[in-house]
Amino acid sequence: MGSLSNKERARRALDAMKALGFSKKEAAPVLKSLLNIFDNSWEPIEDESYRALADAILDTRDRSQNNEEEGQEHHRHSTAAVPPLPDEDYNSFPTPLAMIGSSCDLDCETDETRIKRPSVDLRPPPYTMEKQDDTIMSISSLGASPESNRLQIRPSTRSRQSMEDGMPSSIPAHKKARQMMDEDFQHAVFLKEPKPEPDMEAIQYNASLPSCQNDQVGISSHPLNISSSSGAAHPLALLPPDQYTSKISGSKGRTVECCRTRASSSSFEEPMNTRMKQSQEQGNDLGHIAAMQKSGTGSSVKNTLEAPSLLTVVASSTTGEVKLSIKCSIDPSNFHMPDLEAVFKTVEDKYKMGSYCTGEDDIKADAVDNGRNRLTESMMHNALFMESIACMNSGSEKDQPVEESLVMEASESGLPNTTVTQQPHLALSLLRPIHDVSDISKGEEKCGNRVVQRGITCNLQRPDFTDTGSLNCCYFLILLTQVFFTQEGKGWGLRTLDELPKGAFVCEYVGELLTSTELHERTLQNMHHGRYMYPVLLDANWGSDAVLKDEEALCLDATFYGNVGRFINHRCCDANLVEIPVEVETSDRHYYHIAFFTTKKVEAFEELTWDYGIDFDDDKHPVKAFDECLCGSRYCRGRKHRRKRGKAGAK
Ligand SMILES: C[S@@+](CC[C@H](N)C(=O)[O-])C[C@H]1O[C@@H](n2cnc3c(N)ncnc32)[C@H](O)[C@@H]1O
Repeated sequence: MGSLSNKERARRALDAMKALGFSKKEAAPVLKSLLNIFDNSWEPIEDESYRALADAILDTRDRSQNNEEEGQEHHRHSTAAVPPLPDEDYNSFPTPLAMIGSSCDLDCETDETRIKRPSVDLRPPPYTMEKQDDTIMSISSLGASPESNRLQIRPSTRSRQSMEDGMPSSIPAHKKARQMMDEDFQHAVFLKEPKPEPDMEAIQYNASLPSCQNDQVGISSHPLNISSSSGAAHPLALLPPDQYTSKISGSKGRTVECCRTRASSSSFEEPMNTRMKQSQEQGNDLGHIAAMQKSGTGSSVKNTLEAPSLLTVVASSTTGEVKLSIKCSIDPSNFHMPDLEAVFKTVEDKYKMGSYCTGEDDIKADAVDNGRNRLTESMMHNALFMESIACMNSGSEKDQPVEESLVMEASESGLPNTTVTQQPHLALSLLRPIHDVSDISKGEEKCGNRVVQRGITCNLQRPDFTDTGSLNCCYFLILLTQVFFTQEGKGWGLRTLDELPKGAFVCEYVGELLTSTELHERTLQNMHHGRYMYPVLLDANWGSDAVLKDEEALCLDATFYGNVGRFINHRCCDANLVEIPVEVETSDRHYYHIAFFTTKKVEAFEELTWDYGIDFDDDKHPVKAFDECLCGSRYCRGRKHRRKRGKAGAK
């Protein structure tokens, strides 16, 4: 952004404000005022997607409204120091600039413009799966920190540009800027996310104390056990593929597909470090795995190898990631990957994490109690996301391209078997039977009779080859999230236990893949049973030139099958998560996964939120996921009094 002209920067700032519902007429004088305050420095204004500017506009608006209410004379668009700019007068921004050819086509809107979900700026741009090096394909990113070891998504050039524009990195002047703004706008209150401490109402994923579980989780009192006012389904989000679709495919025909979430249950009552340290002291963690392999359990590879020496290094980071580095000093040409099930079993046995969850029980619900009890049980099991990384080389040279791949096989029962296949590339994928034409997931996932979209939790990392040609395969245990009961009346919510960097992959929205027709039928049934629904429309009926038929348009419904994604509450405009559509199994643009990434650094215990995209003012579709928004955002579109005021003002 540094190289852009002031005019261009002004245009972008006003565009961003427009997307938030602020007219140019309203935003321009405030922008100019801020520039004065910041000595013509743009960074504090551009920081956090123009947060300071949006705050200042709201402050100005509030002051105007207060003045109005007090019957005082006021000038609607004025800030104390700066008169409104004439339309299109970008040249009045400081420092003369070279004119850029493009014209600004901002509409002049009225003051009554309500804050609406940004139609463009806060939506994710298309992402492209890029090959980062010879051995690793990375799944995308909102600028994931390199050290995070989480999915790395690299936006395309255009996307990157737009992300950078929207989310510039913070600068030292920031604090000063805020202070100055505080002085200038006397009652400016800059939003700070609530940072609740862990509480007893939280569903402890690491609920290792069985006796506490039932007491702790008052599932039966879940507000959503009671039918919502309408009882009807309202989609949480609509994701048009044209705006969002990202392509995850590598060069040279490589494929990167999803690796199922491994959810482990219960106990982590001891601090991870202690436990891991103990395990180190106890010695070889993989003896069990090796034994399993010798007996042929799990792996479909013949010529199963005896591992002559294994070294396991366990380390945990302050962010809760635990890395098990398994060094196998063996002849690499003979080595095959350990069976993942066996690894999980070993970790489970070692660390007493209880039984596995299969893909089917990410979260299951039954029809009797709206799934709450089983949900609780299942959530306990979802405490720990185990993300697997498996890489293998067949040669002895460092950084030699990976020539074998780990393939996880999803059987009909949902239980994975791990196989090692001979493929000239790295791939993490799910093997599937050839699908039939009526299978809307194109043969991707099956769970009983239903199609369930499973989570991406591939966590790819450069394989660590040692000089001796031995192999490191790494399994990451990542403690991420906690379901807790919100104080604001939103029901259950999801929060992170650890600080998360900007751009971190959090989880996917997992649910059953339904057509719009099926969703409609289900909605009617659920209305009858007073059951709350959790549908997300992928591309239902819009977003493409050709209007999809209801029997083609797809939705994800997490009512009966889902993961923690279903507990993520809505926040207007400045949510800390963004949903990124990700093509995983297929390039079919109607069928993609939705992955959540952080849009900014998220503090430990901060609630994770995303903007469902609800238009609270859309009276044509009166059925909404909820009527009054309790998100607490300054930019809230759904607070009742704000909407009433907006409507009154418009009359
Ligand atoms: C996907 S669910 C989120 C989890 C939900 N809180 C629960 O307890 O299961 C969506 C529902 O959460 C509640 N909710 C989410 N965000 C909200 C908000 N900002 N204000 C009020 N209610 C909200 C509404 O009841 C909504 O229908």
